Amino acid sequence: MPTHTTTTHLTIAFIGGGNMANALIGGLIAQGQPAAQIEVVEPWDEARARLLQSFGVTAQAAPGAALARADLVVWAVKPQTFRDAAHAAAPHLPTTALHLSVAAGIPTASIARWLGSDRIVRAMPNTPALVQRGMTGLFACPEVDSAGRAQVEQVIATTGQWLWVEAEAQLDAVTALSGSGPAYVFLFLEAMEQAGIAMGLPATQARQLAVATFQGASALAAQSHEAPEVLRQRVTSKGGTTHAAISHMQAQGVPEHFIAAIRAAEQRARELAQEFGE
Ligand SMILES: NC(=O)C1=CN([C@@H]2O[C@H](COP(=O)(O)OP(=O)(O)OC[C@H]3O[C@@H](n4cnc5c(N)ncnc54)[C@H](O)[C@@H]3O)[C@@H](O)[C@H]2O)C=CC1
Ligand SMILES: O=C(O)[C@@H]1CCC=N1
Repeated sequence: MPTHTTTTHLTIAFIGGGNMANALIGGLIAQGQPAAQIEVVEPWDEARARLLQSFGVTAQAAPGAALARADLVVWAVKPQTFRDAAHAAAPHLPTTALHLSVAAGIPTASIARWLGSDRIVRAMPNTPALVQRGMTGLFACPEVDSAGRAQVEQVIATTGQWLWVEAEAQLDAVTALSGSGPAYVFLFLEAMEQAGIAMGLPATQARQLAVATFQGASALAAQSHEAPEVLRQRVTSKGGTTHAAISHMQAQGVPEHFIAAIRAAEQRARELAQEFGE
């Protein structure tokens, strides 16, 4: 098996060339990965055209001989298409390849069965990876050595932060928190923008105020040694405006509903494994 010290020496094959693949490929190209050392299998014409236009990467409509040179294979298909995509691509892939799956829910045991390899890392990224501000949870099978983990880290590092979880089941929690999480933030942004408009602000200003508030509060939480609860209390003057809003949310059970919603995402991740992992 060849040894590699930098990402630029790897040939990386993507099975699926949609949103997540674009985020990773964009990060890799920006870090100097040659487009010629990226292989993509993507059946959708428009998606292949986007890859060529955005990154100069030529994608194939179906798996073929070009996959034989892959050192690392990134599985970026929907959970429901993973098994078919795996069966179609597996005969073309070298047995030495390291596999990195970003598919929500699909367990390593299923992937290993479909591919005949245990060299598998599962990743749960999120869409801020598109702007190099992603957060990714990673889990490695015991068969992946430290060099394999380092290869994965080099790829994921192009999209932002990452952490390793010890148990595969914890990836369902990562999926529910940070994988789906950007959608929760966007929902709050939508509501804040609507409220701003209802209070008489122009839409552009309402959006700017909402987005900048999330950016600022997140930066403050990231840099502070205080818990979010303490930071919240500092904003909340007794008898003031924040107290009026937070009391309303608490009386309506917003925190409990929010936690229950995140648990629903975790549950759905488990169901995906049962529905599409067989
Ligand atoms: N979008 C998100 O926020 C996140 C998505 N994920 C996971 O990433 C995976 C991909 O999601 P997206 O990129 O959002 O989906 P997407 O729909 O944008 O991309 C999937 C691509 O796979 C292609 N495809 C379908 N069948 C194929 C086959 N047999 N072989 C090769 N390619 C095939 C489709 O044409 C499509 O372009 C999913 O498993 C999802 O669970 C993980 C974290 C976050
Ligand atoms: O909604 C989904 O299933 C995927 C996984 C995390 C974000 N999007």
